Amino acid sequence: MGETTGTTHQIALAVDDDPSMRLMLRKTLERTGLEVHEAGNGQLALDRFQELHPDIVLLDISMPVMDGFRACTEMRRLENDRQTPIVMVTGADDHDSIRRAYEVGATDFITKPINWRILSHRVRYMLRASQTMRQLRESEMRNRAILEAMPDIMFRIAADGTILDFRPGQASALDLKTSRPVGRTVSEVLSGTTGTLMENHLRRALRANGIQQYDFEVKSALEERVYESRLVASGRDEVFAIVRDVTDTKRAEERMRQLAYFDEMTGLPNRQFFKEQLEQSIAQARRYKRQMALLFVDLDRFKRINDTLGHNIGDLLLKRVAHQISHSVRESDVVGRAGVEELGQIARLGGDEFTVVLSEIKSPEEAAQVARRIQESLVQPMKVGGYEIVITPSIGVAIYPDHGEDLNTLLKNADVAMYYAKGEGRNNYQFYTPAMNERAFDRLTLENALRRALDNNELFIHYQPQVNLESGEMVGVEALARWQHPERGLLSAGNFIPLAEETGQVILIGEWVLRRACEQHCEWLQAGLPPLRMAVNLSGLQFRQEGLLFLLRDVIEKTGIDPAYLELEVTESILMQNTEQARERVQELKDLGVTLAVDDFGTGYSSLSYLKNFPVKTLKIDQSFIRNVAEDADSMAITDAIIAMAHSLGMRVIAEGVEKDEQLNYLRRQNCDEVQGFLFSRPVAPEVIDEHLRRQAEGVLLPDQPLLAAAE
Ligand SMILES: Nc1nc2c(ncn2[C@@H]2O[C@@H]3COP(=O)(O)O[C@H]4[C@@H](O)[C@H](n5cnc6c(=O)[nH]c(N)nc65)O[C@@H]4COP(=O)(O)O[C@H]3[C@H]2O)c(=O)[nH]1
Repeated sequence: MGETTGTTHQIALAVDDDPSMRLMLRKTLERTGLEVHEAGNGQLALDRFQELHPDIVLLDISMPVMDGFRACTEMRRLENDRQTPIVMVTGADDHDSIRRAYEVGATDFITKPINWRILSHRVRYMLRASQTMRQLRESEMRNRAILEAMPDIMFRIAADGTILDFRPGQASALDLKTSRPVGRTVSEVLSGTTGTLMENHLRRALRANGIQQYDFEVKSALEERVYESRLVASGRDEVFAIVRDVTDTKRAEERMRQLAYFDEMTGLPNRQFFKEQLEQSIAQARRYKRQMALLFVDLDRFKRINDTLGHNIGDLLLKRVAHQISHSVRESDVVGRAGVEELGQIARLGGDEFTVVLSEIKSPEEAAQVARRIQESLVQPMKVGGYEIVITPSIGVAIYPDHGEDLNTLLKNADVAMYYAKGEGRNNYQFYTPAMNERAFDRLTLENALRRALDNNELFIHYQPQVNLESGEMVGVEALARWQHPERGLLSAGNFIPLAEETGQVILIGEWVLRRACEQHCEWLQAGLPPLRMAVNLSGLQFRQEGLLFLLRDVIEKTGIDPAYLELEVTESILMQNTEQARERVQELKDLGVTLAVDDFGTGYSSLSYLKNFPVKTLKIDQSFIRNVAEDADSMAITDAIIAMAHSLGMRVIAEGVEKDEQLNYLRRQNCDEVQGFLFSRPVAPEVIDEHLRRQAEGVLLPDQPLLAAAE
């Protein structure tokens, strides 16, 4: 087959029974650059036709064996739609032949006598036309194939909206009113707004010389699908429309946006989205010279709930909290505006941290109202996964522009205010003040210094005697951690243990205290002194720690302490969280041979009936009751009740914080077993205990020999 472009190597087949005619044809056509082959009759012409696939055939009509008409008919049958130009050579006024030539499929005719000068031009023109026709056919085939392969719905629409052509694609989903849309108008076929939209864009596509693109939704009883429609003018007064179902793409896009901008668990905007929203709010507030507020909400003791009740419960709780906060921010009556509207934008920054942006406030009091709203909404006990949980928020508030004019400053200061709120006893809100920054800085430097304290041997222990009221003898000591801070001097546990608990450093510190206290116990024994019960505080983190039993076994083995002399103090709130696990842990500790004391009793749940499920030996009444015990009737009643009930459960009772004789006398009357407090001794260095043990052996008792002089 010849080339489809250019005339080089194109093949012409000259068919005539007259050799001179063939020669003339050959000479003429070769001059136009064609490769010319000859045949002397119709049959030979057919053979050559099949073999050469010529680009043009010049075919004489009257020939022996097979005439030109037959040959043309056969060629058309054989060529398989190639539409090779076949030019019949007829007599000049032989009208019948000309008509028949067309009937049998000839492309054109030339008349004899042949005008040789124009023959080459006509042949070249015909070749060009045939080539163009072929390219057109091919491109049409390609287009048809493309259209076939496309899942889209296609319309060809006239300027008046009449559908000229239609390919259904996924039209069923498009909810057409008829299955035969051709001949009807767009608005007859497509439902309400969809039809109107298409008509509008149809007019625009005809006016403008470009693609008109728009999206629309189709809702059916079952689902909602999104379509993208493109319209382009395909003639002076018709338009071609491609309608594509883009529901899946849109959903994927939406999901990606959701993932990038929203917190999966609560569905609230995430940190990224929050920052963008806050930037916008700040820009608006700056432009319109408005005040705005940023509330930083952190849940108190959330980590503990997560650790004790598990992450599933923690997650559920966060969802509930997100819902509650959203609800309280959505309440319209907070600022006395009519109707329910969104007063603030809420986000979850991560963990248990939420933010609320109030982008337009008249005064900071509005922010305070929202903060109180949030507090109130959370204060109700929440039923989560079978548990009843009470969670309180600590909220820091920063106001634009007073507390910061850019995102980072506002965020940092709201965060600082939140920390301050936590420090103020949690469950409250605080507005930022510049003084808070100094405190936050202090906290940070303290945290860093504490990290180095153990390595630098800056920690040590003071021991506070526990005195038996009947014998008056010191029967035990409580080990209390102390820190000799390089710049701040001596810090007692209350100044750094809460921070160590927050940062987790309490694990290492607690381990060190435990080891050192047990060693101390044994050193006193080795010095020939009588055995003293050694009470060591255990923080919640330590109590729940996997490796606690391993650590205790190791300490008991390495120091050689008799575990019966080791008493671990845990607060009642630690025991009351996740009670089943706590009970198991207490039993494990008991099995090790150590005893357990409940510290700060009276400050939390104070459920003695609950406590009886725990094999606990000692109950320590919190200082706050002892402080007022001699004067205040309530404190007296509580103290009496605790002592009586503890005794009925076979527990020993130690009163903490005894500072005055009246307190001591009262406790004595109530048969309290032991006391601990400044009246007898402050926490002191081990040498002081040492000395007292020796004097005690000589019969000198506390507080007649108060160790206060040697105290911290
Ligand atoms: N006003 C007054 N206070 C008295 C009196 N007698 C004792 N105190 C103080 O009351 C606290 C008693 O310890 P706690 O209730 O176990 O409370 C302790 C304990 O829960 C914790 N803690 C101390 N050492 C450790 C430790 O090594 N590990 C852990 N996890 N916590 C510790 O830190 C808390 C505070 O310890 P400290 O600051 O040493 O404060 C000690 C002690 O100095 C008194 O008569 N009047």
